[in-house]
Amino acid sequence: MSTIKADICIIGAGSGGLSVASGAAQMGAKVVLVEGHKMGGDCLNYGCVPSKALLSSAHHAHAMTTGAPFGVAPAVPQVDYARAKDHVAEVIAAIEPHDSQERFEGLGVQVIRDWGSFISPTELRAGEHTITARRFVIATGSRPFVPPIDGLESVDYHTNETIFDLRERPEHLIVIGGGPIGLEMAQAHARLGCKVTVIEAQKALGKDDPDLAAFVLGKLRAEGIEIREETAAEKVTAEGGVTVHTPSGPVTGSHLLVAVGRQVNIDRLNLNVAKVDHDRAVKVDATLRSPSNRRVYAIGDAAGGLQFTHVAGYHAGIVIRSAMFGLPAKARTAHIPWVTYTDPELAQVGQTEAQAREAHGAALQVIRLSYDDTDRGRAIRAEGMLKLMVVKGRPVGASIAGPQAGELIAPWATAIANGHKLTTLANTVLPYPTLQELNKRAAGAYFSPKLFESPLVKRVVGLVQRLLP
Ligand SMILES: Cc1cc2nc3c(=O)[nH]c(=O)nc-3n(C[C@H](O)[C@H](O)[C@H](O)COP(=O)(O)OP(=O)(O)OC[C@H]3O[C@@H](n4cnc5c(N)ncnc54)[C@H](O)[C@@H]3O)c2cc1C
Ligand SMILES: NC(=O)c1ccc[n+]([C@@H]2O[C@H](COP(=O)([O-])OP(=O)(O)OC[C@H]3O[C@@H](n4cnc5c(N)ncnc54)[C@H](O)[C@@H]3O)[C@@H](O)[C@H]2O)c1
Repeated sequence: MSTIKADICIIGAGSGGLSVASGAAQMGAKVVLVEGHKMGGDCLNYGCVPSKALLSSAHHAHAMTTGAPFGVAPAVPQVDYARAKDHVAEVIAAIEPHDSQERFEGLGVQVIRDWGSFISPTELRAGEHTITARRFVIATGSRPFVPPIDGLESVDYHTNETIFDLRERPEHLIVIGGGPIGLEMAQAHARLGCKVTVIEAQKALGKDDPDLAAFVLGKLRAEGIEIREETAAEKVTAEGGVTVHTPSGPVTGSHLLVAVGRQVNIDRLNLNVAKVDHDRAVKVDATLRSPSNRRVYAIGDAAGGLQFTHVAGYHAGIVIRSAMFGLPAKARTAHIPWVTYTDPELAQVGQTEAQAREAHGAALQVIRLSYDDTDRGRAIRAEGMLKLMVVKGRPVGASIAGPQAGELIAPWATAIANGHKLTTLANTVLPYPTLQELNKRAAGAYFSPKLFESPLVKRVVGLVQRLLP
């Protein structure tokens, strides 16, 4: 049994924990990082990285079928599902060294590969070690929530923790849950040659703008994915492979993926002994500290808010400022973007139209544009749309559905995070022809009526023209 004294002890080596560890160690703090499973956490091993890698295989397969309008004869893709999974594994392996124990030890971090559990408000036990630290950071992430659906435990089902290891291509994949995990995996599998049925209890992509979500769902359905909404999975049986019973009738398939949300990893932590208040997640204030034990922070999925890798990274920055420099730093959510990487992609930052209407009433102006309002959009036959929510010359929200929506949302994320006015974008010169012109056009569309439909402007121009030599 060894006792370790540290400035900061981080529990969980995923997106959030690794960012705190590397920042704090490089600033000279004594850092202990405790990880019970794989370095890199969910994002690298079971989440963002494998899902985007599999989607890229699916993209290649799909592109072979869509060339006709461009004068390229469609071909039937010969998909090797196991090879696509090799691609996923290769991408993970390529990123792994960046998140590895060796790299973090090289940065001066003491890495302990065991599960951490508090034994007092100031001490954590991990294997043979007892760690006392000035500050603890709970960065333990989340795991798939498995709902209590009758019969589910009696069949083989997949979650995001097992689906990327599956080598045989499912003939018919049933997905329970029409959120980002369910729909990204549904489209990846459909494009790799599987029949896919999605069962969603409420509205699929229900956290996004309903108009844009409907557009994306329409595209997924047009590719042959059956998406049943407002019909919950009530019972699962092994009939004919796997059968999911819903109020809209049973669906029988060969494989089942459960993607109905996440459960925060706090059960092993012994939070009561640490006097850290919690419900389904660790309770934190805006500074990400536990009000009941000020020594303890929680970040990323464990903090119970938005569950994204970039949020975990953002939280890490707040903790570094607070724990390393003693500076006041508060986490906000209003400027956090997110993207669902289906094709078309669906991106959001700030308020949706409905949220902005409720918050700003008549002061809200909504600008709607279509991708084919840009020459590049026309050239690539892009279909998609942007909604920009503006109040008194400042963007308060942007929603984009279409190709590269995840890239196109970036200027709005910058503007909303920094309180920029629309003039910032309107004054920017963008290369022609790019899809980014969609954003600039949206800014232009806000100013056009003020410039081109204003009697005052017309009178001033008339006067100046008479006076000019
Ligand atoms: C399929 C899927 C796709 C996703 N795609 C995206 C995406 O495209 N973009 C995006 O932004 N987000 C995406 N996410 C969400 C993203 O993966 C998470 O929000 C992110 O990983 C959270 O980071 P974290 O640091 O909070 O936790 P994690 O990365 O999950 O890390 C937590 C770590 O803590 C360890 N741990 C847990 N308990 C203990 C303990 N008691 N002791 C020691 N170690 C412990 C775990 O083993 C794990 O390694 C996706 C998620 C999934 C499931
Ligand atoms: N691109 C990305 O950034 C990305 C991708 C994947 C996951 N994530 C993160 O992971 C989180 C979890 O994703 P998720 O898709 O599992 O969760 P989610 O909560 O976003 O969606 C789950 C869906 O399952 C439905 N559902 C629940 N019980 C059901 C039942 N019995 N039958 C049918 N449907 C049911 C819910 O109504 C909901 O729409 C996301 O919220 C996001 O934060 C992000």
